[in-house]
Amino acid sequence: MPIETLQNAFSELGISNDYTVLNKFRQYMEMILEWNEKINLTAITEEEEFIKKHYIDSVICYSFPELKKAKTIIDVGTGGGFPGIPLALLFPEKQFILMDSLQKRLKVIDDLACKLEIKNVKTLHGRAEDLAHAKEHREAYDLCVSRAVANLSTLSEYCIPFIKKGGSFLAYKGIKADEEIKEAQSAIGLLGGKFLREEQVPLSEYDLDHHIIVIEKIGGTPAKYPRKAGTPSKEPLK
Ligand SMILES: C[S@@+](CC[C@H](N)C(=O)[O-])C[C@H]1O[C@@H](n2cnc3c(N)ncnc32)[C@H](O)[C@@H]1O
Repeated sequence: MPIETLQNAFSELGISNDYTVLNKFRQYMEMILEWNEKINLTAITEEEEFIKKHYIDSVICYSFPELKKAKTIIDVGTGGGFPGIPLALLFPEKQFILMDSLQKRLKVIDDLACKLEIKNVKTLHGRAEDLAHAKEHREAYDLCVSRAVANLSTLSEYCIPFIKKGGSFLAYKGIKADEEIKEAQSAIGLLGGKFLREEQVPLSEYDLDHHIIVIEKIGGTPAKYPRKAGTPSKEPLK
């Protein structure tokens, strides 16, 4: 029973196994997989794998102090809602903005959030490079999370401008995290950030080799960043 895999991981991560919450995780997965037949939301179509790679991976930062203290969180490049939706289900008192440049994916999230009454989630359509210059979003969030969107230098240019001074950025990365940190070190500094630590949360059985890079926002982001749409990915800051 795949949902038991989630229950076991929750116990290991110190997350209480609330039946209503687990039920929403189950329903969201079923509905995403149903939508996935019409709109490309995920390459993962098998429930056990979905639970490991989308759910457990998304909530691996559950006990991080940066997440615990944040009230407003933006998920940049959320796609089918990861890591934003699983985190929003576990922290109903926090506000989540799920942002993506592909509107049809956000429409699915809106539909499912409405059906499942996930009230602490709003979607935001646009490119990070544009939205980060809008007054209501610039340096407006306590925390930014992002998974599988771009290399760390490009991703820092997308994400760090959204974060308030004193806030944090959690970049979900794979086994090449160390290499990415080296390459992005000066970009992070230029954008007002500071590398704090890299965490690998060991979970038995789940063969997830995922690393979370924690960056603190220590100064303001210069007005010229992010550069115009497309430039951060074509010419990552060095
Ligand atoms: C590979 S998907 C990852 C989705 C989700 N974060 C996950 O881990 O399953 C990358 C997502 O980032 C979005 N994206 C890429 N570049 C973006 C940008 N510059 N601004 C906003 N969204 C972007 C894409 O539209 C896509 O939905």
